[in-house]
Amino acid sequence: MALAGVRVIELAGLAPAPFCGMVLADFGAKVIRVDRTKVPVSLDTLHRGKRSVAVDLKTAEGRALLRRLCVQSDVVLEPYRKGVMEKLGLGPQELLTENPRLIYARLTGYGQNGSHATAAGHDINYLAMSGLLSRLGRSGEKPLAPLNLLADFAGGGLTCALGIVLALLEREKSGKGQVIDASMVEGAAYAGSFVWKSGSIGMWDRGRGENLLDGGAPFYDTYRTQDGKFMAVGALEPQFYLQLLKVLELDPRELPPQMSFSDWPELRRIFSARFASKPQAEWSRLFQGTDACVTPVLSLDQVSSHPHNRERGSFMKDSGGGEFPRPAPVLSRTPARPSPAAHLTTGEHTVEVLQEFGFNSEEIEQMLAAGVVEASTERSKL
Ligand SMILES: C[C@H](CCC[C@H](C)C(=O)SCCNC(=O)CCNC(=O)[C@H](O)C(C)(C)COP(=O)(O)OP(=O)(O)OC[C@H]1O[C@@H](n2cnc3c(N)ncnc32)[C@H](O)[C@@H]1OP(=O)(O)O)[C@H]1CC[C@H]2[C@@H]3[C@H](O)C[C@@H]4C[C@H](O)CC[C@]4(C)[C@H]3C[C@H](O)[C@]12C
Repeated sequence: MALAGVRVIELAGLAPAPFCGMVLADFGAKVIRVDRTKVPVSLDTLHRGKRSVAVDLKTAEGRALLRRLCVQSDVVLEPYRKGVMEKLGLGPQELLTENPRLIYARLTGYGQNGSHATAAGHDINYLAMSGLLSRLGRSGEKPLAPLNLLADFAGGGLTCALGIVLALLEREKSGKGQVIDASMVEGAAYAGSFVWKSGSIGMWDRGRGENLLDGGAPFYDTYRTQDGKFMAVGALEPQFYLQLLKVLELDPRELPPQMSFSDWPELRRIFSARFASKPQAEWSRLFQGTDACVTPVLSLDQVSSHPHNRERGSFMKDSGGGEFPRPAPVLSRTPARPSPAAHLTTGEHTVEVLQEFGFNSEEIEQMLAAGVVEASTERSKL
């Protein structure tokens, strides 16, 4: 796999950093998640392909242990607010001195400087600070965050993974590591560059929810079907729009022009009435094979059985039968091979990993006895 041989030390975080670590693991990196001790159950649902060691970083021995892991690794990924690692004596200054090849990824909400740098926050806060949240939501309603996808994952974990891969590639030439300052505010805004760049062609001149791509246009929206499900319509171009009208059995000569903003509410009423006349499966059959840009809004338990997704194998199952999206993109020669493991217990690999990183049995025993590290019983045998 593309990242085979890359060693990553992931300090346990909430969602963005775990997702970043999972992406790296899916594509072959060896990711070790450093969990807190005395926390028997981790809420990290994005643990696929990782191993867990439980270390108390509030002890000098625990911090020394982490330094020893980082000296022998390529990447350290930390999910804490600004200054936490420096307080532990584990900041870039220390770790890059001990390992100049280390890629030190810092995934935060606001970045390593600025008035908010030390403030707590979550996806919705970062999305709000990026400006994008102001453009999300129906006309006349308050801004609505699209789950915690845009800041936590698109602008956070995935953007940080890109930064790590870029730094790994650059290190091939320079032989040097560097610090990655991954701010979710900036990552989300960057992912939304189109909003800034397309403003110049009037894409966002109208209020929230009243533009072409934000729910304003009746030919770019969702519609309830007779059985209470929904269809997604994306018939933007005139030639696709005509195919939409054809399947809906509407005569364009009897309708207002597609781009007549003032007639969009009327067009929406007409489309709504049509879509409400048949069940989703019937509309899916009617639109299949056309270029009307109309698709069923699939639920999470429908996606893997949809013929297209099934043919591609877009969704997989882990050893516990849990379904998950296949890692993307698919590399032709070195595709991701996600681990099938369904569970990861805190400290499950503590002994195994410490042995791998050169700790002898006496050192491990002493740290276990002192509570510097913890090993879950399932897997830890000296
Ligand atoms: C699943 C939910 C999360 C969904 C995603 C959510 C929407 C997000 O947006 S996550 C993104 C959060 N932001 C960031 O990641 C940006 C960077 N990080 C931060 O800004 C901060 O870390 C923080 C704000 C996220 C948290 O701040 P906090 O003060 O807690 O921590 P830090 O300042 O970073 O300092 C860390 C301290 O920890 C010490 N540390 C670290 N490692 C170790 C170690 N190995 N040993 C010892 N000590 C260690 C470190 O030294 C620092 O110490 P100091 O402070 O002394 O310096 C979930 C979101 C909320 C969850 C629910 C909630 O928690 C309540 C319940 C709790 C219960 O236990 C389980 C059920 C809950 C309902 C729980 C359920 C889910 O988990 C959530 C809903």
